Order: sequence, then C-alpha cells, then structure tokens
Amino acid sequence: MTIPSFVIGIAGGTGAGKTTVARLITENVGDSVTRIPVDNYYKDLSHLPIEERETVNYDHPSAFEWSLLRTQLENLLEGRSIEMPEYDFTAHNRKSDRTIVEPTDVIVLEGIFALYDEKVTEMLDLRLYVETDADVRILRRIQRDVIDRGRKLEGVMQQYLDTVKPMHEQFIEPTKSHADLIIPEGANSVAVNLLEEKIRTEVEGNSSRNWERDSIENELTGTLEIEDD
Ligand SMILES: Nc1ncnc2c1ncn2[C@@H]1O[C@H](COP(=O)(O)OP(=O)(O)O)[C@@H](O)[C@H]1O
Ligand SMILES: O=c1ccn([C@@H]2O[C@H](COP(=O)(O)O)[C@@H](O)[C@H]2O)c(=O)[nH]1
Repeated sequence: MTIPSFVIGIAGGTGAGKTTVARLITENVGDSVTRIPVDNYYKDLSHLPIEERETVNYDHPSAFEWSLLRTQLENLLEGRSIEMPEYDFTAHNRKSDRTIVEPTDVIVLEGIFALYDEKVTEMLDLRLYVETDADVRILRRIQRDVIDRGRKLEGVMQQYLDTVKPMHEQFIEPTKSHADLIIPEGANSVAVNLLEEKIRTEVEGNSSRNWERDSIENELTGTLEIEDD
C-alpha cells in the first residue's frame, strides 16, 4: 500500500498551461505519480437535456461536486484507491464510466479551481498557480475548444465573455493568494527544472509526509521500527 508523500495543486486560468506544467514536472518520476483533474468533479448533469447543459456556468465554483473531491482526495492520502469520475467536455457531462485510481507517491491535482476549496487546499503540500496573459489563454482556448471539443467559434467567444472571463476575475485569479509559488508564462524551463528536482527529491523519500506515512503504515501492519542510532 502506498501513502502519497507529496501532493501538488496546480491552479490557473483556462489555457494557462496547467496540464502542460503538470506533465513536464512529473515526467521523470514514472509510475510514482497520479494526475487528478479537478474537471472530473464537475457535477453530474445527466438529468438535464444537452441544450440546458450548454448554458451552465462551468466557471463558477458551484459547478463542482466538492464533497466528492474532498472525500476522494482524503482516501488517496490514506492509501485507499478511488473510483474517479471522468468528464466529457463535448457532452458537457460526467461519463458513466469511472477510473480506478490507486494512490501513488506523488498526486497532482490540477484545474482552474485547484486552489479554491479550503479543505482541498489544506491537503496540498505544494500550491502552484500558473499565470499566463489572458490574450494568450483565450487564443489557446479557441484552438482547443474548436478542434478538440467540437465547439463553434461564436459559442466559444460568447462563453468567454459571458462567464469564463468574469468568473476568472471573480473566483480564479484571487486563488493566486493561496499559492506557494506563481509560475509566470506557464511551462517556463527554469520553473519546470526546479520543480522537477523538488519532486524527484520528495519521491526519493525526503518529505515530511513520509514520517506520517511510516507511522500510518506501522499502525496498519502493527509493527514498530526502532532505529539504532
Ligand atoms: N509554455 C507554452 N508554450 C507554448 N504552448 C503552450 C505552453 N503551455 C501550454 N501550451 C499549449 O497551450 C494549450 C493549453 O495548455 P494546457 O496545458 O492544456 O492548459 P490548461 O491545462 O491550463 O488549460 C495546449 O495546446 C498546450 O500545448
Ligand atoms: O462542460 C464543460 C465543462 C468545462 N468547460 C470549460 O472548461 C474550462 C476548464 O478547463 P481548462 O482545461 O482549465 O481550460 C472552464 O473554463 C470551462 O469553461 C466547458 O466549456 N464545458
């Protein structure tokens, strides 16, 4: 059983480069890392027709099932596997399938609201906010939403002006104050290299959470290790 030793939260606006930073800073730790997209915890809207789901404000905190995210993160931190929901951006809805996620040494929680909920934020060992100019972010978003998420340009522009931009200013940008580190211009190589090194060190066993992990494991196995020195 693995008790995660290092939990990282990566927040930032849409298109800021959160997923890219998450991938780059953890690509050298192989199977020791699990990525949890906060987007997977959008509420299940199966009871609404697609026309109504298209009009939901997905950039408001109330769009998320926070209780499920808290519980699942707690379970992972205590060494239990979870059934993580999956999300379909084209259908604006949760998928019927869930993914079994086993706890690993490093957990990366990533999403626009990764630093929003107090209880979730308390569970993080390192809080990052990726900061990228709004014009760069909207250009990236247009490209992604039209190509990968099957949206029309007019719809993407309207959604940006109606909800994405104002919610970013009201709710997402202020979470920057919860960050330990602000990463300018997304995946910049200096920040990526430093964070990569930090994560490697944590995986190799130097984190404070390892003390907690050892004691939980000892409790569970009923053993007590006495150090010689
Ligand atoms: N530093 C960067 N330079 C150039 N393109 C980038 C950079 N970071 C991310 N991108 C590109 O921008 C798009 C959005 O990045 P992504 O990491 O998915 O953002 P987010 O997860 O914050 O929405 C992707 O196509 C990605 O390849
Ligand atoms: O059904 C949905 C759910 C979410 N969105 C948009 O997604 C982004 C968050 O994803 P990023 O990868 O961080 O960009 C958020 O701004 C929502 O507006 C959506 O369009 N439809």
